[in-house]
Amino acid sequence: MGDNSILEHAKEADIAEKEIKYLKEQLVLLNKAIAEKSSAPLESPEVTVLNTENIKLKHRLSILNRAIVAETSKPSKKQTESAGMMSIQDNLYEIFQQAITEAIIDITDPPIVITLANNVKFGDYQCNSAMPIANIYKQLGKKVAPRDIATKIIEKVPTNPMIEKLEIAGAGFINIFISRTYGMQNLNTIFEKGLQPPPINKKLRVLVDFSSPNIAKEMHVGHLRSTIIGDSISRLLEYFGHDVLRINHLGDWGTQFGMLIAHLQDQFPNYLTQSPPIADLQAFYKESKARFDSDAEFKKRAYACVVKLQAFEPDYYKAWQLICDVSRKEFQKIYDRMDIKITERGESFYQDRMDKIVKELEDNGFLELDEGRKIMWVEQNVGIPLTITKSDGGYTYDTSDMAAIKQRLVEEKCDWVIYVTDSGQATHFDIIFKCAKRAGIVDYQKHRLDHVGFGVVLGEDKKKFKTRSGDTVRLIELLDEGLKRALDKLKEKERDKVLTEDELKLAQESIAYGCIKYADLSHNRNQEYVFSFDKMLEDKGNTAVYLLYAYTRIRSIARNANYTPEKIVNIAKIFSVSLEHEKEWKLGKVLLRFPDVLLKITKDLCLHHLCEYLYEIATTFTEFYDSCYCIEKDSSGDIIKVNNGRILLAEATALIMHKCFDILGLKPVSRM
Ligand SMILES: NC(=[NH2+])NCCC[C@H](N)C(=O)O
Repeated sequence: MGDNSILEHAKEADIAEKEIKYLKEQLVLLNKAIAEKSSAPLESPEVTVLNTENIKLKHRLSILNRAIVAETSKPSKKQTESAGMMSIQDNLYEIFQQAITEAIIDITDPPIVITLANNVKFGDYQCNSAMPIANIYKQLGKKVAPRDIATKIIEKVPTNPMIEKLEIAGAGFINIFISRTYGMQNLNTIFEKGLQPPPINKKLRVLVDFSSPNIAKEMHVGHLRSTIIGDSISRLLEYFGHDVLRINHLGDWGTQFGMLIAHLQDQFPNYLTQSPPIADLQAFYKESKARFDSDAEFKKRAYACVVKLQAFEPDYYKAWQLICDVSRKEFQKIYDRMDIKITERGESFYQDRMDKIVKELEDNGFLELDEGRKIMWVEQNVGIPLTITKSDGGYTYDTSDMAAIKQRLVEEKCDWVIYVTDSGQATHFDIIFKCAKRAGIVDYQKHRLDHVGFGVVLGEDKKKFKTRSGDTVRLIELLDEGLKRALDKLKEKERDKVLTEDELKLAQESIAYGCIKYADLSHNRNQEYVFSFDKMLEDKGNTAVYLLYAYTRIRSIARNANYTPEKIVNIAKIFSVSLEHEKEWKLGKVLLRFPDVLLKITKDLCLHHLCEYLYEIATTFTEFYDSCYCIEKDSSGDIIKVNNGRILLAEATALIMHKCFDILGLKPVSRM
């Protein structure tokens, strides 16, 4: 179906609508006539006929309208053609939506419930709409058995290559069995077209605001979480083909720069000609803060410095740049090590935009004076207002976020903005989004805004993550420890005796950074999580180490059969993925869920679904591999037979796992 059918549906809908309008007018006229002739019966046969006709047409119209929505939200034909694996859940949803709308004509918008079956006995997927529909009937005073509803629905499901058979079970569940032939064709597309993402309706411009540490203060584990989660969300959306802007909203502007600059002038008087050798910016920050808190004269000077900086006076601007550079280099070390790409666009970027937004909000009457401050309410005296300017006229975190949201949606024309920070900032973003809506900056018809929050990182003692001496853990030191522990682990397994030096180094980095990222991503981000190297380096359970090993093992199967990547490509032209054996089919069905898992994550932006999926792939693969030979050898160890269909199934597994690792920012190695 393409544009033509949309046009046809639209035309039909148009006609139906006109007819309804005509009939309604007729009804009004008739009713009037009836009212006038009070002797006439309340509803003439003519009215009854028209009424029934009207109900039918209304129903027809709702079906047509739905068909239009389905057509327009479907990816265009071109996109579908280029696509690889199809989303089973989405397809089932569409098929059943159509069937249910046709079967249940007296309820508008009947519920469409498609879930994954949790037991093979009940098929692969289930349609559980019959029970809630029966409930709706009950509320309307009609008693209909769910099983009868299920039967009616099934009658309307057309034959479809994806569906092997349908069964009604229990109270009225519809068990859906997926066809193996369909599964095979779907998995084979991986070899024909590469592993493609599910098609998108429209390429979106998405801005992901993540990492965002503050200059001169330490980048802490909270920022590390934001960095890991934000990078992974960006990778996912990039894979889908969206246009992703990865933005580092550095805290590089604000009153703290006054004291830093004043302190710099004292410590390094010739900073303008000689780059100041600040080795430890955090210590420098602490010193200046101590002076600021104890020395009134210094404090006054610090304030004067802020004013000059915000007026972009060259010497002050230069001092600010020097200070930022020191932090920037530190942050970059972390990003490089963890392979994070991000564009710096700190709070300072919005300075003149802040002037503008304050004026705009003021002119439109959104601001209110409150003890010298200018505040903005979402709703008068409800909740907390934003502080748009302080009593000294200075700007705040709220001001920069209002300027930033406008820049992003209006200037940058983003369709979707995602903010990744700790959950403690949820209220801040809630108010920013609502005030932006109030100010007409956000239009939810075209914009999507998400605050992706996350819980705090705890130490193994379940207290806030700190060093033994109670200091904040330095991220570079944390990464170093990860490297050391990863190497210990490899040596413990005597891998240093088998791998070349280069291979060992690659494996070490893959494990170290992989386990730190994976431990974070595999936990539901909304909850706090305990940082433990011991746990993350375990080689059992849902850990990076287990999965990276599982992956290399799968990769080694084709290698052991002496199949080169080129040979696999050629094999795939002749053979299909094998899905005969019960365990092959079980694995196949897990692999087929790949598009659905990704689509789900684009909705709730929770990456632990992907980690759970990876783990399920790895364990299901083990089940398959334990009962199905891929290569048969004779007693002397010579290969006598290679099962090509199974090699392809293993290869498809490896390709999907690799893509999951990519999205999570992990770098699997072929040997470790
Ligand atoms: N647009 C934003 N407010 N982004 C998040 C900034 C995070 C802030 N710098 C912090 O360390 O908490």
